[in-house]
Amino acid sequence: MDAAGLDNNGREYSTADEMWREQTGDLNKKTLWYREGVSYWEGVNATVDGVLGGFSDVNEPDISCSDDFLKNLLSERFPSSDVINQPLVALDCGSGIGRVTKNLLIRYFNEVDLLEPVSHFLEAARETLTSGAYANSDMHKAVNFYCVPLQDFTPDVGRYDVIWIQWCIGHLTDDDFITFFKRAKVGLKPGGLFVLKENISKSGFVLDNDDRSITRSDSYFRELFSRCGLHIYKVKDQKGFPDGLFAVKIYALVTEAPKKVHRTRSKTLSNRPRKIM
Ligand SMILES: C[S@@+](CC[C@H](N)C(=O)[O-])C[C@H]1O[C@@H](n2cnc3c(N)ncnc32)[C@H](O)[C@@H]1O
Repeated sequence: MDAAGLDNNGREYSTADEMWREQTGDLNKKTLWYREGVSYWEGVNATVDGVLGGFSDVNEPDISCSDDFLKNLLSERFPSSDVINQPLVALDCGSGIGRVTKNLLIRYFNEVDLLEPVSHFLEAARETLTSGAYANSDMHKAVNFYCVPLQDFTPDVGRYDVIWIQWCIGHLTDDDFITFFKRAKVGLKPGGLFVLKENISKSGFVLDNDDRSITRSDSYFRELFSRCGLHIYKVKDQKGFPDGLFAVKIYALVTEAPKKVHRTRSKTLSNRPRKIM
């Protein structure tokens, strides 16, 4: 990837490839990159404020924007789903304490699996989602809790309608990003899709040396999607966040290329005089 970028100390990199070579260029460095990423989160409290980096105020606008996006997506892609004949199943990747599952996914999906490499986050999620009201619902439940990082995960074949990935893909190198999505495609049901919700840098990338992650630009993401063989079905900008934070986008990604619309000009129109452009 030839986009230029910066780290959080203002150091410049002329290309992302140069940065990746420096940070993860051999097996030891790559192991350290992932180990330090997880260690960073192991030192964070298992609270909404913790997983949102001290910005718990964004929880409400985040969920509300995702809710609108998901509602439209489900009605377009799975209009005839019902719990008996076509139950909906989601995977929440880098789920943290299960904030997105609890506030959003569990209301729409009959089963939700969670994947999170930091065990005290995953245990907090398990505690919340298997007790109280959640424990009594057969229609909407959290089922599997996987304590694994994305780069090591392969889903069961054809299990998911939606694989939701929010605020964690920045921990993956470009190569692991691509191999993750290629592997994870087998986990989608026919018509299933990925939803990726992420911070977006204005250009290139911003490397965070503290939590070992990068924030990519929209064009960086689009280049990676194309390398993964994924197509953007829908995209939406997050609104209502405080100033000073990165912009955030939600992408719905599908494996099939969008159908080409062949427009045939209607006779009435084609017979009218037209302006020559
Ligand atoms: C900013 S928190 C977001 C948590 C959750 N998605 C949310 O929106 O509430 C980032 C999460 O990514 C997880 N994470 C870090 N490295 C990861 C990796 N390699 N694979 C999957 N998740 C990872 C962290 O443990 C943490 O739970």
